[in-house]
Amino acid sequence: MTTATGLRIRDLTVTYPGPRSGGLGRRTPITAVRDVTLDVAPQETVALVGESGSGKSTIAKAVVGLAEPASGSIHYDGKSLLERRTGNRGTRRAIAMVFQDPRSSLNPRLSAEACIAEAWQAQPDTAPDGVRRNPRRRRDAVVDLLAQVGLDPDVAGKRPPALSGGQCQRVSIARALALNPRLLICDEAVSALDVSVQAQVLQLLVKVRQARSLSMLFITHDLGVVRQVADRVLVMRHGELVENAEVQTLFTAPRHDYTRELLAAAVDLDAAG
Ligand SMILES: Nc1ncnc2c1ncn2[C@@H]1O[C@H](COP(=O)(O)OP(=O)(O)OP(=O)(O)O)[C@@H](O)[C@H]1O
Repeated sequence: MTTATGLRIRDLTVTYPGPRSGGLGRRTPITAVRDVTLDVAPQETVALVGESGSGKSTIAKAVVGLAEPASGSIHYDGKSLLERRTGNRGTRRAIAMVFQDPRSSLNPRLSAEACIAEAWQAQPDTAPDGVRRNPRRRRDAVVDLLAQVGLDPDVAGKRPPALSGGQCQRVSIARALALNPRLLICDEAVSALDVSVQAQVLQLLVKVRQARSLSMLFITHDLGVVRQVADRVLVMRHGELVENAEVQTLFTAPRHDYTRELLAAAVDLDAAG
């Protein structure tokens, strides 16, 4: 039996090859993430914050298999996501990701319906009955997902270039939901959108999280967003986790100097806006 423990990352270190010194010289590896340990419990929303280059996206990429850890472990509900040969595909399916820029994560030549249905081709056992053979069922399943993200049925036939940024991001969210995930990783999922659209997409994410009892790892540099969505906040700096706090505590009694700097910078931005 599987125990629902959610995401558990232990001592994760990820390095990239880095640039060659002097053209053809040796590469100096970049340690993007160093000894990071974190949990996302079932139905919990955890925000991962920190300045650009602090390693937030690299953690997300390691979880979904887009970056290879140098050391450490990543488990979901007790099963390792790193041991490829031990049949972890079922576990990987529990996790879906929404990226920052929907225009580059959706194929501009495919209709929204085909973009969403791609998810079922990539992971056939997540597909509802019949959708891979029966176009009518496929359309119905897509329209149902579009409704869940607040889009009209006619969006199914449109290609991403004919949709607004907010609509594209909703299609990306529908594609993630098509996989029926337990954990949704949102990597700056609203930061490329206009401010008014950001709020709507954020509300949508909160709604689907509640409706589907999802847990979320919410990567953002925007502390205003953190306050609205997160239960707990992890602060990263130079590849390391420097603070792990309940959201209220982080805003009222930050412990690390760097967290205080981030909060002060956010207040300044608010004052400037
Ligand atoms: N594919 C890559 N090859 C080499 N270095 C990389 C690669 N991806 C990221 N890095 C480096 O790893 C470090 C962490 O990057 P990462 O994208 O994880 O940070 P981040 O906190 O998500 O930043 P941002 O908010 O700008 O996306 C940075 O120094 C970055 O330049």
